Amino acid sequence: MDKRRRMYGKVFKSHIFGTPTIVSTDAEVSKFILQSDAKTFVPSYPKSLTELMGKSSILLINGSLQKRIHGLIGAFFKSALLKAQITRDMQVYVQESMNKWKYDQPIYIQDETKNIAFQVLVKALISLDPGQEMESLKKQFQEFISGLMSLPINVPGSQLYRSLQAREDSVPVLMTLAVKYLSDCPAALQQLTDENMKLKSLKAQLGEPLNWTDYLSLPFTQKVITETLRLGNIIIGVMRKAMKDIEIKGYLIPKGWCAFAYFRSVHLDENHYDWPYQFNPWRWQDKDMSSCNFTPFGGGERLCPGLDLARLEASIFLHHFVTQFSWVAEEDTVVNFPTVRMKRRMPIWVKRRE
Ligand code: HEM
Repeated sequence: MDKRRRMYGKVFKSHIFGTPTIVSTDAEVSKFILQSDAKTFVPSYPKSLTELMGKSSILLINGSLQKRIHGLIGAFFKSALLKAQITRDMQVYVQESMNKWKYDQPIYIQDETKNIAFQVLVKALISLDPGQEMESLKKQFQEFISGLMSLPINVPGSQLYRSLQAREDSVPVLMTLAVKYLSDCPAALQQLTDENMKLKSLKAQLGEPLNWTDYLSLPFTQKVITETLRLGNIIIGVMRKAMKDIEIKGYLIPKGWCAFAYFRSVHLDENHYDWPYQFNPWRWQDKDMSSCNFTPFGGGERLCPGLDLARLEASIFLHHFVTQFSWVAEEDTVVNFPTVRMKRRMPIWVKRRE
C-alpha cells in the first residue's frame, strides 16, 4: 500500500499555502462540510487561488447573494430550451471542428474540446436564439448582473461571466479524460461505440435529428462519464473556513481554521470502490448514486449548477467522436496539480469510419 492510501478515511492537520487546514479524506466528514451552511463554513481559498478566481467569483460569495446567483444560474442552465439550443450549437461546433481534422497530423483533443466548449458558452450567455422563455431568462440574468454592478460590493457582471468561463473549462477536461480512459480500455470503447452507432442509425431511419434527451438517455455513455468524473477528479476538492468551533466524528475543527474536503481521496478509496484506480464504467451498473460517496459536483447549497450541462456537452462530443472516427492515441499522462490536464494535450491520430 502506498503512502497516499494509508491516509484514506482519515482527517489530518496540514498547512495548505501557509493556512492551518484540516484535510478530510473521510467521506462522512467531507459530506458534512459540503452540506453545512454559511453559519458553519464559508468558502475560503488561498490568496493565490483567490486572485486567480477573482475576489468576487461566486465560489467566494456567501449568504443570500450566493443563493440568488446560484438560483439564477441554476434556472438558466436547467432550462429545457437552453439545453435544446446548446445541443444544436454544440452539434454545429463539434462538426465544424471535426471536419477540419486531418489524417496526417496529430489532433490535440485537449485543445479541440476547449475550443468547442468555449464557443458553446459564449453563444449560451451572449447571443441566445429568440424564444419567450429564453428571452425572459436572459433578461432576468442581464438585469441581475447590471443590478450587481450598482451594489457597493464588487461583483461586476464581467467577473461573474469570467468565473462561469473558468468553470466551463472543466468540461473540456472531462471530455479529454474520457478519450484518454477509453483509449486505454478497448472493451469500454467498443460498448460505447455500439450504443452510439445504434442511436445514430435509429435516428437516421426515423429521419429525426438527435435532441438533448436522446444524448442523455444512453445508459452506457452516462456510465463512462460518471466513471471519468470519479477517476479523473477534475475538481479535487473544496475549501471552507470554520465560522465556529466544529466537532465532527470526534475531530475538532477550531474556529478560523480551514477545512479541505478532498474528493479525490474519497473517489479513490478502496473501501468505497473496488480496484479504485481502474477505469471501470460497469461498476455503476446497479449502484445507488445517492449513497455512494460520489461528489464530483460538490453538494449542498453550492452544488454545481452546471452539472447537467457538463454531462450533456460531454455526451454530444463523445457521440460524434466515436461514431465518425477510430483513432490511435499517442503516449500521454494525466497531470493532477495544480489543475487536472494532459501533459501533452492528448495527441491522437484519427481515421474516418467508412
Ligand atoms: C465537469 C465539469 C464540472 C465540474 C466537475 C464542476 C464541479 C463543481 C464543484 C465541485 C462545485 C462546488 C464548489 C464549492 O462547493 O465550493 C461547482 C460549483 C459551480 N459550478 Fe461547476 N463544475 C463543472 C461544470 C460547470 C459548468 C459547465 C458550469 C456553468 C457554466 C459550472 C458552474 C458552476 C458555478 C457557477 C458554481 C458555483 C456555485 C455556487 O457556489 O453557488 N460548473 N462546480
